[in-house]
This record gives sequence, C-alpha cells and structure tokens, in this order.
Amino acid sequence: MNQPKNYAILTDNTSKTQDLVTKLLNNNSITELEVLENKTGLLFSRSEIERFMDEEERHDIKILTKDSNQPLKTMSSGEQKKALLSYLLQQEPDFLVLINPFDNLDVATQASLKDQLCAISASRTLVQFASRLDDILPVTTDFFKLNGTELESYPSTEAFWEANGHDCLQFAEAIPPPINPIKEEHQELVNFTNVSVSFDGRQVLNNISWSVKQGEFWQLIGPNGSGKTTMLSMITGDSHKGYGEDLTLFGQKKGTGESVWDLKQKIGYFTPSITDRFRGYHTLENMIISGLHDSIGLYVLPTETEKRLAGQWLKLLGLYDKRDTHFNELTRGEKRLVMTARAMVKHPPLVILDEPTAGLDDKSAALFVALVNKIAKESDSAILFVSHRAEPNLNPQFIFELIPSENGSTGIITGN
Ligand SMILES: Nc1ncnc2c1ncn2[C@@H]1O[C@H](COP(=O)(O)OP(=O)(O)OP(=O)(O)O)[C@@H](O)[C@H]1O
Repeated sequence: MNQPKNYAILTDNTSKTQDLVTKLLNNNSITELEVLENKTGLLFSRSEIERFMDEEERHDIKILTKDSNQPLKTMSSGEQKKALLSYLLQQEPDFLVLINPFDNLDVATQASLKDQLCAISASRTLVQFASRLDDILPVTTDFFKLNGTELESYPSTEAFWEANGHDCLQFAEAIPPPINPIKEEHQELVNFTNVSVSFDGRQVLNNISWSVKQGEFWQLIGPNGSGKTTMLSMITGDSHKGYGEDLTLFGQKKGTGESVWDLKQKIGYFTPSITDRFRGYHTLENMIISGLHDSIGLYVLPTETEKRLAGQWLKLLGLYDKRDTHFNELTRGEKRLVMTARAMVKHPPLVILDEPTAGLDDKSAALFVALVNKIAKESDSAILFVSHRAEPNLNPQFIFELIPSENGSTGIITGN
C-alpha cells in the first residue's frame, strides 16, 4: 500500500476555513486536493465536540461518552478530544480533517495526540488546518496556506517554511487610566488555604494553597483535567465548590453571603468563547465602553468621557480608524484585543484571561501577549493568565502549576 499523503494548511485571520472544510467534507472538487474527491472525510474539531455535547445533553443520549459515566461537558479538553478521535476512527473514514487539533491541550497531551495522529497518518490521509506553525505535524507531505478562499501551494517543504516566518509587533501608546479608579482595600485578592475539591467522590484538587495579591502577574498552568477551570470558576463565583473550605475572595470568606455581582465588579474576565459566540451588532467603541457597565454590548447612551476613553484604547490597539465598525466584522485576533481592552477598561483589581490565545495564529498570539505584558507593567490590576502553551514572550512574575496525582492536583509556585 502506498503511504497516504498528509496535508497541512496554514491559516491566518483572513482564511475562510469553514468554506474549505465544508467543500472537503461534501466532496466538492478542489483542484489542489483532488485526490480526496469521492472519499469519505470526517471532522475533528472543537466545534464537533460542542455539537456532540449539545446532542448528548439535549437528547440525553451517549455518543462520544458510551464508555464513560461522565457527561462530555465536564470532561477536560484532553478527555473530550480523545473521545471524539476514537469515535471518528470507529467509522473508518478515508481522511480526517483536523482543525487546530492541539488547541487547549497541555504539552504532554499535545505530544501524545501528535504521536497518535502520526500513527494514524500511515494508513489514513490527514488534512490539518493549523494556525500555529509549531503545530504542523511532522508527517506532512504537502503544504498550503489559505489566503481568504485561495489555497496557495508550495513547491517544497523548504519553500513553505521559508515563506512563513513572522515578526512581532509592539504597542506604542500608554495604557489609558480608568475614569473612576476602583479602590480595593484588601491587599490579598484571592486566598486558597489547603483547599480540596472532589467531583462524585473523585478528588480533583488536593490541598491547594495559593494567594494572589494586588498588582501581581500570574500564569496558571497545568495539564488537561488538572483543575484550572475548577479553580477559576471558584474565584469568579460560577461554582459553588469551595463553600466550607478556606477560600477567601477580596477579604470575604467564600460562602458567607458574598454576592456574585460584587465579585463580577472586581474581576475583569475574558475567555475566547465569549467572543466567538457573541452575535450582537455593536461598534468597537461601544464594546469597549460596555466594559464600564458590565454588559456585553452597550444599551445606554455613552458619555463624552466614556467615548474619549474608548478612543484612547482603540488608538493603543491600532483600531481607532475602525471605531464605528461592527465588532463582528473584526478578525478573530482583533476581537480578542478589543475584548481584553473591555475587560480592562475599568482597571478591575483582578483580570482573568482564560486560555486567551487558543485558536490564534502566531502573529495574533504574539500581539496579544505583548498587550498583556504591557497591561501588567502599566496598571495596578493583578493578572491571571491561564494557558497550556508556554507562550513565547509572556512575562509573568509567578507561575502556579497544578501537578496531577491520583489524589487530585497539588500546586507548586515558581518564579519566572
Ligand atoms: N461538574 C463536574 N462533574 C464531574 N467531574 C468534573 C466536573 N467538573 C470538572 N470535572 C472533572 O475535574 C477534572 C478537572 O477539570 P477542569 O476542567 O477543572 O480541568 P482543566 O485543568 O481546566 O482542564 P482543561 O485544560 O482540559 O480545560 C477533570 O477530570 C474533569 O473531568
């Protein structure tokens, strides 16, 4: 049997990935990939996981979770991807379309998925869409770049790598100060003392002790399933876990009558799913101002001072000329910059960025990281950056790392 071909398609924020994927899966003719015509392809992507999650929940059925007692929704990203891959392989497709397969995975899970995909590639064609160069599988035989709807091909592997180097931009202007600075009287914003959490009798966090003080810049890392999301949702008030444990938020012990609203006032929060699901028609200016009103999109008339402040942020982001553009017309990378400015505009005591670079191409991720470093340096807000990737050039002061074990994850603190 001949070794199948394996394709890598590098995408950036102009790429019409969805259009090409639909064509591939529907067997439409694509000149550059004509060997796949009349072959059966299946999709491995975050959106497929979400679709199955929806199906399983809505119809109370098990598709990907046949071999598990746990709902797909509560599985870690690594567990979800494993379940999807095994389900797809059972159907023996001729080819698999992979969209950013390593996003949201920690280093060890990425390595194990990479090995698995390389093994699969010996007998099945892989078509990998990748927004990060580092992710491209070593078994790739043919390289492309997707510019809008155009597939650009390269005569050789070397020609591809030579053409796709990149450089990193920086922001020149200063971070705009808040209109009404928020006074936080407690020096310590978050304190976990020997906190343990279990789900259905299985311990996930084991004796976690961690304290975040005003103005500190932290990165929270840990492999898939180690409990990062669990910890974050205890801080943002989205989880009741932590009641009865020694967990203090902004000077108040969790479970002693704090209101989620009060917590939200003190925390600027950003995770890409907020952006990717956002469907309203609001201008960039209004999106940033809405951060002052704790809404997404603006439903009151902005004041001149608010407009001026939004203008300063947009200048900093290099998006001032687009201030009247609708948010939905921005590229993915631009949207994330705007949503981070929105989370930051009040200068809340604590800013949480949850996997903020997932799905961004290298250039956009570098730009995003540069913005976060700048915010950390020029503001009094404490920053908590959650990411699996060792983000090149991110400069946190401290790293809190979750180390999984049979009795749940323990935490260690390292400096940067
Ligand atoms: N509501 C729940 N019910 C049962 N198990 C849960 C629930 N929430 C989380 N878990 C389990 O707890 C563990 C930690 O999950 P969590 O989502 O906090 O990890 P994570 O580090 O954020 O992972 P990822 O990086 O993949 O998102 C996982 O094994 C997960 O399956």
